Amino acid sequence: MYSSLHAADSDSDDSLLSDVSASPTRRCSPPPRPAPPKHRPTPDPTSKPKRKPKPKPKPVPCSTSAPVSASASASAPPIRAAALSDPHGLAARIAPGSALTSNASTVSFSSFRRLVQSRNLSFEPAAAFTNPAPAPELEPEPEPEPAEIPSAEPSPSPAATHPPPQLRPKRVHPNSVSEVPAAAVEQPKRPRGDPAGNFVRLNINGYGRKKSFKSQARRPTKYRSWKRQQPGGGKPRAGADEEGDFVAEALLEREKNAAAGDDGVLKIVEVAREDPSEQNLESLLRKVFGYDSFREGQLEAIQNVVAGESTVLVLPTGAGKSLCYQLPAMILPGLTLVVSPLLSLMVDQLRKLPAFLPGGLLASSQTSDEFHGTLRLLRAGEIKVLFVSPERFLNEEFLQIFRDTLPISLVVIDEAHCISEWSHNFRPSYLRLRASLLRRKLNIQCILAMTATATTQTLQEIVNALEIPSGNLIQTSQIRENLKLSISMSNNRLKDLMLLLKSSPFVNMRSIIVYCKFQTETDYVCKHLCDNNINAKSYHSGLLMKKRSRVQELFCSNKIRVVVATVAFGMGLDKSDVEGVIHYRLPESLEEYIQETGRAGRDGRLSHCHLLFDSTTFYKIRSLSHSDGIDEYAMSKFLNQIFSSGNTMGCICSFPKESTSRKFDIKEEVLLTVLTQLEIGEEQYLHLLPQFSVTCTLYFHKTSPQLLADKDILLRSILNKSEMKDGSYVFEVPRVANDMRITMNEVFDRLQKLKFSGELSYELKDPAYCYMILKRPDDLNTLSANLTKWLSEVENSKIRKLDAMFALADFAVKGCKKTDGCSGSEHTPCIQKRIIHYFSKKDGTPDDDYCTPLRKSSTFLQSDIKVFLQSNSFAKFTPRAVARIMHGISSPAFPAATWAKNHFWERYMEVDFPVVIEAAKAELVKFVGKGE
Ligand SMILES: Nc1ncnc2c1ncn2[C@@H]1O[C@H](COP(=O)(O)OP(=O)(O)OP(=O)(O)O)[C@@H](O)[C@H]1O
Repeated sequence: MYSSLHAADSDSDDSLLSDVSASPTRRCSPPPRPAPPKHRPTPDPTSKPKRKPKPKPKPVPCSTSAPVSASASASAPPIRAAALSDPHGLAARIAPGSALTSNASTVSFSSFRRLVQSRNLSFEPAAAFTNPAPAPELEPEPEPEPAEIPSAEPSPSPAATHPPPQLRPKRVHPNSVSEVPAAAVEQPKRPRGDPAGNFVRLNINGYGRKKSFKSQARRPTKYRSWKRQQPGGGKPRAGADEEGDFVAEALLEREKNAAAGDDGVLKIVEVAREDPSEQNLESLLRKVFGYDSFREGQLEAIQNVVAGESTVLVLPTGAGKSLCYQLPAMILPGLTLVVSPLLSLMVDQLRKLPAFLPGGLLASSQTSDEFHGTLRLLRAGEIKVLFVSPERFLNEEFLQIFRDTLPISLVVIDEAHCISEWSHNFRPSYLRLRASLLRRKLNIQCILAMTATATTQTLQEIVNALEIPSGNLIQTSQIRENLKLSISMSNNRLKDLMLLLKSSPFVNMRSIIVYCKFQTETDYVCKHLCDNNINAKSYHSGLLMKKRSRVQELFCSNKIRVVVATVAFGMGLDKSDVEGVIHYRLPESLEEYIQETGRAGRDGRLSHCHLLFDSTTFYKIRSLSHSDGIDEYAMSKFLNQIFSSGNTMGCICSFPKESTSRKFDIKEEVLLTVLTQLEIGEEQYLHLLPQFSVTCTLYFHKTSPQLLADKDILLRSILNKSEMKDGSYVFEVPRVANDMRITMNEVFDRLQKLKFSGELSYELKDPAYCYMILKRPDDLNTLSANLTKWLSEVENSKIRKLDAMFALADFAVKGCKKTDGCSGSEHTPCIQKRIIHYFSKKDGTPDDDYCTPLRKSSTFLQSDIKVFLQSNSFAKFTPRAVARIMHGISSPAFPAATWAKNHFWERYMEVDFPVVIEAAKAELVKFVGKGE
């Protein structure tokens, strides 16, 4: 059965089949193993100086404008994020009633609140902690590959998703040796046919709300909102009990169960707060979460956090990091703010909050009503755990909420590796999350940074950025012992995938994820599987939200056997019984490999992960790793635009994302990275503002524009600054805001009011990056050289990560001597060894035995470039642009849509990118010299 697959594997013939079947089956627990030693590497805090909070220079009023305040926009219109990530700067708009917030957080927590209040702590009855509005279809936060939004359908019985603790089969943590002596106990079969699986659907319509109100009605009046006891505290929500559409009986049942345990929980929380000893915290764990004991690292992290000590927590995928903030959030008096990189992740975390812990979420693409609804809940103390994206920290309005009235006890940075530019998932907006900023803006004392995948270098940076004492690093092995890891070389991946799925052990699995690189590939592979009678669906960010959430839902309820997905599917996916993960393409880093294989076997049972390895995919991915690089020349021109003389200090400046990206041939995300670096680098040159669409077209419907302008000073300014186009007034919002010395939000608020009164309507276009210059660089050339160097180091780090992944796979299929327990295509021991080595290495340099497979020269390269330049003499190329085309990399100025048809597209993927750049440079010099 495996012959074809193994024919391609230079090492083996029937290996996978025999190896896998030789290993313990899923019916057996993973064998006990010695507990991985917890070690606390001591990052050297001196290696990078801590950044002190920089006093922000007061913006100097400019001729046409004043420093911009950050007032709230109360009535900005709902805008679809697809068109605009946060048009009104109200990026942090939560749907208190949206699909997001509603579901997961509709919980009964009144008693818990009572306890907190009885202790004079800050908490508030959960009166109607539900979301009033039906769920809108939400777009994700800005993210590379957004994942799913859960469906807006009624939730299944919570009993189905959360069995009472005593009925729950004992779980075996992959890294635990203290639990079941695995080999001795036969594992219970994974339950089939559970309609919900472990997928708890969100509460869209506020089921359970009535129950909450009943609870509140029962509550003695002395239990006041903690918020109401504070100056400026919010009012209790009125009429929220009318907001729900239906009450799901099953969820009422869940609430009843929760309510029944109220008093017990309250007492236990109280005791744990007084004395957070192991015993007391364990009681809380048993009572609220239904687990018998803490897993490795959890107790220590929780005790640290409860004691107010900032901590870095590195635990493997599925090890239970969320518990390390959930449990403290019950004990700590103030809010727990969780920063998460993906909307799907936030949604997932939100719905997993225990019944006693009310949660909320702030995401872009939510309407003003939703946003303010959540603010109301926050101010009323009805949210204890708030999930936000890092982009929120750009929003002054958001920061203001906490500054005066809402104490934050803990900030959790989930997927903290995103802070580091040396991480595989580096996100510019995470760069801003420095301890100095959090302290200065939010008065935060305690930070919990969590990740499953961080190299020593990445950890170092997290520790530095968040100023966490090096002694407060809690780290266990990043290896999951219950995963069998196999790799085979493949010359025909589709055929080999089919063979794999039709052979043991995959043939018997009912829950498998196949990871592809590209969306089209995902659809193609999925179709092929379906054509071959395999129940599969594809999942990628190109699909509509609704479709994606449906696929996840079906998968989680075991109605789909195989999901063929891009990287968009996975992070945060906590389906416990995924039995197999197949990589149809090489992961881009070992971190990605760990994250994706980490979706399997989260119930602790033996699971299988197979990688189909082929060098063509490697070349393609390696080429794509060069998409973000910038030449110093382009950087310099871009900086000139940012600091152009027309951009007055202290005024709102902006540039449209799309056209600027095309003009400099720099990707939008990279433009943002540069801006962020200008804000948080050694010198603070600018202050980044939320993104807006800056070009506004006005259509007047009733009164004449002039008459209206006579009565309205803002309209007068708008008319002064407008151009007439096709009978409509077109103006740049920042210009008007600067002229009026108000924020852009305030401009939109006013327009919105006029729109509601029927006077006008308006259209927005040109999504733009907005900023305010605080300081002009003394030497633009040096700054440009430094930024280019930094970006190139980031690019190189990415490439090293891919090379490390390639080296691992290449070693497994070609170099492994199979002396350490590897056999056939199963390479668990050697892969684990390499992973441990990789994560403990200091500088991320490749191993000594690694040698890049890319060619360093090519006979025809120079002449081909010459022909290419001659035949495309109409276009203006840079050496990088030529090299990108030769490598098949789409860029803003030379998109694949146009250039993929070119004869030379992808032709030199196997030649090292810098070599192609150098050749292009030499040819361009000759070409220009000839005056062609
Ligand atoms: N002490 C415990 N005992 C038993 N189960 C636990 C314990 N702590 C957490 N879990 C369960 O482990 C599962 C994984 O937890 P969680 O989602 O927090 O993992 P994670 O570390 O965040 O993983 P990832 O990095 O992959 O997102 C959850 O279903 C959770 O309920």
